[in-house]
Amino acid sequence: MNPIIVALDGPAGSGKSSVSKAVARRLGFAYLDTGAAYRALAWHILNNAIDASDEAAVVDSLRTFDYSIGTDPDHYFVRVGADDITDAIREPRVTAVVSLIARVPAVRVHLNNVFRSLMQATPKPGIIAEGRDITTVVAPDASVRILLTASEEARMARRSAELPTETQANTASQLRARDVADSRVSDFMTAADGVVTVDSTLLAYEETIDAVVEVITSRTS
Ligand SMILES: Nc1ncnc2c1ncn2[C@@H]1O[C@H](COP(=O)(O)OP(=O)(O)OP(=O)(O)O)[C@@H](O)[C@H]1O
Ligand SMILES: Nc1ccn([C@@H]2O[C@H](COP(=O)(O)O)[C@@H](O)[C@H]2O)c(=O)n1
Repeated sequence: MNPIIVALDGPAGSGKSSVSKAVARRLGFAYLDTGAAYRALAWHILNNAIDASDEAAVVDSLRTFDYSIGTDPDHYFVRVGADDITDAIREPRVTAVVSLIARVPAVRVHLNNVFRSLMQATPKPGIIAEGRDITTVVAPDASVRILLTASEEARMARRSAELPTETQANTASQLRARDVADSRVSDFMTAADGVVTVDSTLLAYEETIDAVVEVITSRTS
């Protein structure tokens, strides 16, 4: 049987990864972090001293990009070849260049095919895939499509709490700059037709999980 596909998009720091992972655990679903693939490619490019602003070189780097990801929410990992880069892809040097490579159309086409294969291959009854263009480009026919939002202020406060060694101003300007760059490629600030918005600005973390689970169960049972 085809798995239930749940597509979830949103801006940086809206809670996409943490909420999707927790929702997948609750429902016995798989979890696909699509941003991890863009981050892994950015890591691969840095690791091979390729200029991230050189589009042709970035596209060429896909030939040697041996990517794998764990979609079990309890066994999450990100690898390129034999290198486990689960933590390395969160480093600021990777975050700083990821939007540059994510704007390259051939990269998006390549990774979207990877995402669709991973979604179809899940051994679980469903998979929740999160990113920026899952509801609109990667899986516009998903059974459930959700836009997870939060005010810029709330997102910045949450991200700052995760990065206590960075100044709040730095964290805020990086988050804002990434949203500006990414929104030139995909519209993840407004819900497309048929996409349900969950605004977590005034919700506690567990309440956000409950709200997303409720949207999914009400549309799939
Ligand atoms: N009500 C809430 N809803 C969602 N996340 C919350 C909430 N309150 C706090 N958080 C925290 O916000 C932080 C940001 O979440 P997360 O990293 O999942 O966001 P993201 O959208 O995947 O970000 P990015 O796109 O930058 O990777 C996490 O530490 C999460 O626990
Ligand atoms: N569907 C997606 C997912 C991600 N990106 C790009 O990857 C970056 C990292 O994503 P995170 O979710 O881990 O923050 C993001 O800033 C985008 O540049 C994308 O383009 N499409």
